[in-house]
Amino acid sequence: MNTTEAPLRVAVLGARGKVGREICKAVEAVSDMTLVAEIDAGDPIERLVESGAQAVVDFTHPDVVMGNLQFCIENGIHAVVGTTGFDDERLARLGELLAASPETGVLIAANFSIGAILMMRFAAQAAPLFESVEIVELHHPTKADAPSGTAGRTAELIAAARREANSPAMPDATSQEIDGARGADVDGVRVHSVRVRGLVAHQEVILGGLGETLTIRHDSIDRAGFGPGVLAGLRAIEAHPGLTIGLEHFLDLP
Ligand SMILES: NC(=O)C1=CN([C@@H]2O[C@H](COP(=O)(O)OP(=O)(O)OC[C@H]3O[C@@H](n4cnc5c(N)ncnc54)[C@H](OP(=O)(O)O)[C@@H]3O)[C@@H](O)[C@H]2O)C=CC1
Ligand SMILES: O=C(O)C1=N[C@H](C(=O)O)C[C@H](O)C1
Repeated sequence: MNTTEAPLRVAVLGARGKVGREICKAVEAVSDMTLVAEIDAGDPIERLVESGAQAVVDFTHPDVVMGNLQFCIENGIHAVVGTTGFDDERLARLGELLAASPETGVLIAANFSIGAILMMRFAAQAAPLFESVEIVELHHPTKADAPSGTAGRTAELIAAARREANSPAMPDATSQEIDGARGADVDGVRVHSVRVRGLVAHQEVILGGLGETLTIRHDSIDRAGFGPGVLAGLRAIEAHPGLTIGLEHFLDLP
């Protein structure tokens, strides 16, 4: 933690949203940061510049996040981004924008919870050791995207680990299927999305081999759980210009 320099000036985009509210509280609770702007839908984004924000946290919506980031990068404001919906095309566009503002840092993390980061890591470690791997993600029904960003990232990590290990194709004799019954195919990994009132954010990675299964499960039971990871991202972002994908790159994990 920085104890000698002035507090980092932080703005939150999506400040009145379910996660944004928690992030505002987390920033206000620490002494090495000052919350200088709380911006939500309908508020002018120019307030970021007027408030002197050095770093922005974005928990908004996949439809608006690219415009927000373009504004931040063009104004040299670092960004720590939890909003989902990033595909290769969007990441390439961010790379182009950052090339014109080389001192600016952008962190995109599908999940800021430490347990979810470990769940992804353990799943990737285990995936080459089992014949079958499928993902079930379960969320509240107000979620915009399916599958979740976390499930998409987990599938990519599993697929990469299995390619690296030359794992054979997973067994699946399905020859007759109602559309969607086997979930979405993300990089060769089946992902099933559940949307049920009362849930927050949950994911199971189910691995299976001869005579056994292993289930790795993570549960977010309160959105306050995303706060510590976002603070860690904010503390690291100034020292990491360019694009970083995944909070794990800023953490000291074993
Ligand atoms: N990476 C992570 O760890 C996590 C990521 N997420 C992701 O974060 C995003 C937000 O999730 P959640 O908080 O649940 O969603 P909410 O809908 O509760 O919050 C989003 C907020 O952003 C506002 N908003 C919309 N457009 C803009 C804009 N242009 N500028 C500023 N604010 C805007 C919305 O206003 P209005 O409702 O009026 O449109 C709303 O208040 C999603 O993509 C979700 O998947 C969620 C949890 C953890
Ligand atoms: O929308 C949510 O709620 C969440 N979104 C992120 C995702 O899509 O993975 C992170 C977490 O699952 C909560």
